[in-house]
Amino acid sequence: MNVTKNIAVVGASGYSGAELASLIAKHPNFSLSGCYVSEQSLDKNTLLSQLYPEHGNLLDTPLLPLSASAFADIQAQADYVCLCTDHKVSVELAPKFLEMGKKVFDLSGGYRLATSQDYEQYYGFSHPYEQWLKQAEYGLAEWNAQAIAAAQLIAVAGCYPTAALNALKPLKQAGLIADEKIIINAVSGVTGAGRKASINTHFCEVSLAPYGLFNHRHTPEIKQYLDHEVLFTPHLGNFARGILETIYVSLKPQVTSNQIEAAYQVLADEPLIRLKGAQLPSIKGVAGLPYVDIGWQQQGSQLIVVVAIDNLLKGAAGQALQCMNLSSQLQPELGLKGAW
Ligand SMILES: NC(=O)C1=CN([C@@H]2O[C@H](COP(=O)(O)OP(=O)(O)OC[C@H]3O[C@@H](n4cnc5c(N)ncnc54)[C@H](OP(=O)(O)O)[C@@H]3O)[C@@H](O)[C@H]2O)C=CC1
Ligand SMILES: CC(=O)N[C@@H](CCC(=O)OP(=O)(O)O)C(=O)O
Repeated sequence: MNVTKNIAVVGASGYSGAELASLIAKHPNFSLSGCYVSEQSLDKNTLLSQLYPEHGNLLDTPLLPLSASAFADIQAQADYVCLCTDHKVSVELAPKFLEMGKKVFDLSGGYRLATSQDYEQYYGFSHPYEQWLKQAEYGLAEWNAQAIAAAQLIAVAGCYPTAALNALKPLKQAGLIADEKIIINAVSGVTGAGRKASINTHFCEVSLAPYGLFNHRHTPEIKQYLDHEVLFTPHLGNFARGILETIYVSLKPQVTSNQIEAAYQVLADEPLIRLKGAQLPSIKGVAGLPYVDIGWQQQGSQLIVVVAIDNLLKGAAGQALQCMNLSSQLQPELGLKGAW
């Protein structure tokens, strides 16, 4: 199909924004209408290729300040707007582009949870745009493709939830999980914390440590889209990119290995999911790649599932591109699989 979509990337100097800009620049049906940063940005008017020379000339495009004239340009030129910005910034920007009639793909958590109350509890602010919150569709590509294709606002799934939900939804859907809380221990590389300097995420300071015990904002996101209680503990590890989650699931009595294998078949034909069975995934197996790798081993009623993704690809830009493909009636993996 001969589709061409022009796409504005806001927050293009950040880790997920630059990754997304490079995917769009390489995509056969998409092109970059403009790359934007804040009006005060130290990087404004710099070429994106100067910040990310690894992409070579592909990103020889200036980082434009998001000024009034930039809004006018986006209104005139863009079909889709991708927000690769902090959730507070996205919450305010999304309605502006939605009111222009644009499709908005928000990579932040600003529109993922169901109610304003959830935002008060986990994000520390009351959500000002409940009407858009209600209309947002969750951008977990393998599980919500039809709704994503039809939606104007897509809340691209969070990085840790993307891994956890792909690992757990097959088991939940097959009715194999006992009532106990599922325990999710996750480790992320440092790019997960974004490009902005901070002592806690300074590469030389990071070793391996947990954070966000009991109250990380991905706890309600996983719970909401899995419909099961979880105890989620993220850790920051001393590597650049990738997420690995080790997930402890109590199974209902008498669940067999064949039932588990059969439950995962729901994902068997998905081009960006790799089912590994007893062979356990690793960061090395997914870093820089668009896949979700899922492996598992069982002992009686205890199942341990291990899942790995690249946080910037399947956990952010890759999945955003998948959602844009779905919106454009293109193959969901176009521009992702075989790009490496
Ligand atoms: N990193 C990851 O692995 C993942 C990130 N996400 C989410 O994606 C979003 C972006 O994350 P990440 O790429 O890590 O973030 P970064 O901190 O690396 O980048 C943020 C970008 O937003 C720009 N920006 C900040 N304020 C504004 C503004 N008011 N208007 C326009 N642009 C602005 C920044 O540029 P400047 O400040 O110079 O203007 C920068 O380009 C976040 O919501 C994050 O939670 C989701 C999944 C995974
Ligand atoms: C290592 C690290 O700090 N990770 C980030 C999560 C990544 C992210 O950007 O979160 P969203 O997917 O919700 O946007 C954090 O824990 O806040």
